[in-house]
Amino acid sequence: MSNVKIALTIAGTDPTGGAGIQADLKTFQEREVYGMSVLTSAVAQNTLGVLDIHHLPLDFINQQLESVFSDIKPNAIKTGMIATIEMMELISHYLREYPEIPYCLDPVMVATSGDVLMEEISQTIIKEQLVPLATVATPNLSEAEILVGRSIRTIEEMERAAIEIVAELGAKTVVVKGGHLDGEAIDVFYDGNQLYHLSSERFHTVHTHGTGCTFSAVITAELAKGKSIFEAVEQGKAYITDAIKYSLELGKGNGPTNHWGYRLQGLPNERGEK
Ligand SMILES: Nc1ncnc2c1ncn2[C@@H]1O[C@H](COP(=O)(O)OP(=O)(O)OP(=O)(O)O)[C@@H](O)[C@H]1O
Ligand SMILES: Cc1ncc(CO)c(N)n1
Repeated sequence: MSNVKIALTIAGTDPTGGAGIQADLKTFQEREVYGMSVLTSAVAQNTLGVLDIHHLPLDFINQQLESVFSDIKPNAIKTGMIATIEMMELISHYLREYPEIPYCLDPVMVATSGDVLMEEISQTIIKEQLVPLATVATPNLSEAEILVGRSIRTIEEMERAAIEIVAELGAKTVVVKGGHLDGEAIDVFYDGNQLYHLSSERFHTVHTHGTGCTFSAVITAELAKGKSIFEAVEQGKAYITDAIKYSLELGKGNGPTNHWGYRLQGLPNERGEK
């Protein structure tokens, strides 16, 4: 038996490679875990926005999940774009069957471009079906707002939302990401006991497509290696900071991050920042 650690992503696609399954697999590779993927929706999108979406038939998603679980059991699972209630029910069935596998829930609802990636009715179902199964949930500000049902504008409101997502909605831990606030990029982590701030300088760049996918993929990879949730989240923050700092300046809109950015530490980036 191989000793290699394995991560599974269940998500949608980005043909331009910055977000979704493509970002997850690149990140798994960089974190030196073996990456597997189950596709939920094929999305025609780029750095400017979403052109079209095709949901895969439910029984085909099931066949993909069967293919994976009947052969190679992952050490950690992440979910990204899950557009419909039926998909959520199917996937939660597998997650409940393997409660020992750490699960990172990235509750993807809207793309960086503002395009909607989840049916509105699914937003309530994700709360009931998936949040209670999450080892760590990673909502951004607007996803956290939908989960708790009120607006979040300050760090204190992020903290209150984090506590509620754990204490009332049933996630084991949560990171409420502050990528869309002003000032320092501060994420709030709540482990059920204590609140922590994960902070970094904010880079003034439009190239933030897929930051959330990449961040949660790192967390999943680290959980697959047996790291603690706190270590996994800290690593996620360090990795995404370098991925944004060394972003590749690709595309006509919000370009992708640099999945090997952490290897460039100490070098000036394309904007001449050290
Ligand atoms: N301009 C920035 N400079 C530094 N860190 C940032 C910046 N934008 C986002 N981040 C960090 O990136 C991570 C992802 O946060 P963000 O809120 O952007 O997620 P998201 O909205 O789910 O991403 P996306 O939908 O683009 O995939 C967080 O750790 C956040 O603090
Ligand atoms: C498939 C997919 N998942 C997640 C996001 C959010 O960045 C995106 N743009 N596309």
